[in-house]
Amino acid sequence: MINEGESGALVEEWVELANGCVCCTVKHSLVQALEQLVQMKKKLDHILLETTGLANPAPLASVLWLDDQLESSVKLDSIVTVVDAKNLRFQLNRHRDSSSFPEAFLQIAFADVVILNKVDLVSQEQSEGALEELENEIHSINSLANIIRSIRCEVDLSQILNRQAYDATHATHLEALLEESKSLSSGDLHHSGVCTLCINQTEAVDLHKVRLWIEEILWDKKYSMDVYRCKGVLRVGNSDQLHTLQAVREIYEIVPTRPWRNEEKQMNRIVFIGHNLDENILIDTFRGCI
Ligand SMILES: Nc1nc2c(ncn2[C@@H]2O[C@H](COP(=O)(O)OP(=O)(O)OP(=O)(O)O)[C@@H](O)[C@H]2O)c(=O)[nH]1
Repeated sequence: MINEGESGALVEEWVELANGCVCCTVKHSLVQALEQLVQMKKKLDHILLETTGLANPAPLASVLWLDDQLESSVKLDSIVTVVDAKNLRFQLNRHRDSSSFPEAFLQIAFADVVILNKVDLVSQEQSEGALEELENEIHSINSLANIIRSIRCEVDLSQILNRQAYDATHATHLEALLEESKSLSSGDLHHSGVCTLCINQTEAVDLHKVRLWIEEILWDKKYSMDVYRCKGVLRVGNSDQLHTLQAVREIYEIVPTRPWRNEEKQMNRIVFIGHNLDENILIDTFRGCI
């Protein structure tokens, strides 16, 4: 958030909140506009913001993912990306070998839900296998995204509304990380460098050290990794609470969510989606948090 200072200079107002989140003390004008909209029309259930097809979702996500302490009447529920099943491969291949990172990769990387649209055009020409390959392609960039196939974007609204993808207290989507059977890493590194990585660690960690570790990665860019999204569960020493970790670009939060259940195997499991991610560095440096 940019404000005019005493001399007319532009001053950024950021504060670090107790939960580790770097947050703006003043709400972005977009948030204020949305809040006014909610006030004017009291019966709004959801607001769908459609960006241009060429938008990078990162700045919007950062602006709309608000700290609870700002007590806003709006909150970011999820990011939905529509991809054209007929053109996806062509678009991704076009940019794969270039040093530029097209919005197509970013929009998939930031998505909580990917609607794979125009599947009728693919299956008319090719086999079912082609759609599965496209889904694998999407998951190689973002293993956490839920993919829905569609024709003319006709989808069950419950699959895109009320996902609560940014709500730490609604930890179901984060708890799914604990399902060991679920493969979350893309394995082979994408040529574009945009991919998903998952690190696991069974020993309990020191919360203070985890904060320093994540801040070095997200804020100081110490290891030159570009993290777009990060989601995880943490096993924190001297605590019976499962902690959740979420990050969007530089903003992150770690919160105690609920007590560990008896049948659960307590562990740390963190998924990173980004560019230039180095699995060995992440694993090695995370060990320093024990
Ligand atoms: N066969 C088929 N055609 C579709 C489908 N979805 C959209 N179309 C058609 O594709 C054409 C282009 O629509 P879109 O690709 O949705 O374009 P758009 O998203 O509205 O365009 P922008 O918002 O400007 O990016 C239109 O004629 C649609 O009727 C689909 O699932 N199957």
